[in-house]
Amino acid sequence: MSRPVGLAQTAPAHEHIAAVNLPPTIAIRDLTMRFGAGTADAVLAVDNVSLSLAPGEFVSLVGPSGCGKTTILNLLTGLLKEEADGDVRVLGRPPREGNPDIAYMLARDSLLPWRTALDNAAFGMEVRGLPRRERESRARDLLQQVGLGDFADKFPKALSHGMRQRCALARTFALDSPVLLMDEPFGALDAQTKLTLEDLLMQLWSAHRKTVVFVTHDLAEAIALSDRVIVMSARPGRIVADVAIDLPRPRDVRKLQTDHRFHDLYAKLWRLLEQGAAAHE
Ligand SMILES: Nc1ncnc2c1ncn2[C@@H]1O[C@H](COP(=O)(O)OP(=O)(O)OP(=O)(O)O)[C@@H](O)[C@H]1O
Repeated sequence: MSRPVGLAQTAPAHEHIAAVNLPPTIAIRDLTMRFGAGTADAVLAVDNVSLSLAPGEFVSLVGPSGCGKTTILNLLTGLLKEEADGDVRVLGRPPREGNPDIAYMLARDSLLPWRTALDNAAFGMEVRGLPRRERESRARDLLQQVGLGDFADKFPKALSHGMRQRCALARTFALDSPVLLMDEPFGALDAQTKLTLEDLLMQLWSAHRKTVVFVTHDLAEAIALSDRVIVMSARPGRIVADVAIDLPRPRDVRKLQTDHRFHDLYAKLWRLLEQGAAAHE
C-alpha cells in the first residue's frame, strides 16, 4: 500500500492548538435524555451532562456500555427525535438533521459494495449535492492522503478491513465539515492496524483542523488522540471527570506506549472509570 501523502504541505501537527478563547464549537448544557418518557419502559440514558468543545479540540468520551455516549452523538446530529432536556448547540445553533457542519463516522466502514473506493469517498459529497468534478477531485485528494491513491478504482471487497476504514476516513474528511463525530471508528480493527489508523487520524486532524468528539472503549486510544478525555458513569450517564491530556504534540502513537506519562494517565483514567461504574452498582 502506498504511504499517505499530501499532508506534509499543511500546517505541522505541533502547531495545532485548540482555540479555547473563541466561542465553543459544541456546547451542551444540563442535558438529560430519557427514552420512552412517560411509559413503563422509560430509560434515563443521560443525566445532566454539560460539556463544551473549543474549535479544533479533540475530545474523547469513555464510559461503560450503555452510558449514553452514542446518544450524545445522535443528539448532536439532530437524528434523535425524542425530547431531551437541556440545551445543545453546534456552532451556536440547535441540532438539525442533515447539518452539513457535521460528519459522522461509525465502527463499521459502511462502504457501499457496488461503488469503487473513489465513488465511496465521494458519496457524502454526492448526498450533499456538490458538483461531480469537485467531489471527484476532493475524493482523489483524500484517498491519496489516506494512502489509497492506487486503490481508487477498487471495490470494497478487494480492500482489507483497515483499507476500508481508510476509505471511510477519506469520505469523512472529504466532507470538510468543521465537526467530526466518531463512534468507535477503529473498534473492530486488530491492534496493529488500529495504531496505524490512529496515527493517520492524527495527521488528518492536524492538517484539517476539525473539532472532534470521539467515542471509544479503549483508554489507550483516547489518551493517544485527545486533548481531553471525558469519563462517564454507568447509566444514567453522568460526567465523572474531565481529564486534560497534556502530552506534547505531534504524538507518535506507537512511541507513546513506552512513555511513563502515558501509563500514569492510563492508570488515572482506569481508576475514574471503575469509580464511575461502581457508583451505580
Ligand atoms: N432508541 C432507543 N430507545 C430506547 N432506549 C434506547 C434507545 N437508544 C439507546 N437506548 C438506551 O439508552 C442507553 C444509552 O445507550 P447508548 O447507545 O447511548 O450507550 P453507549 O454508551 O453508546 O453504549 P455502547 O458503549 O455499548 O455503545 C442504553 O441503556 C440504551 O439501551
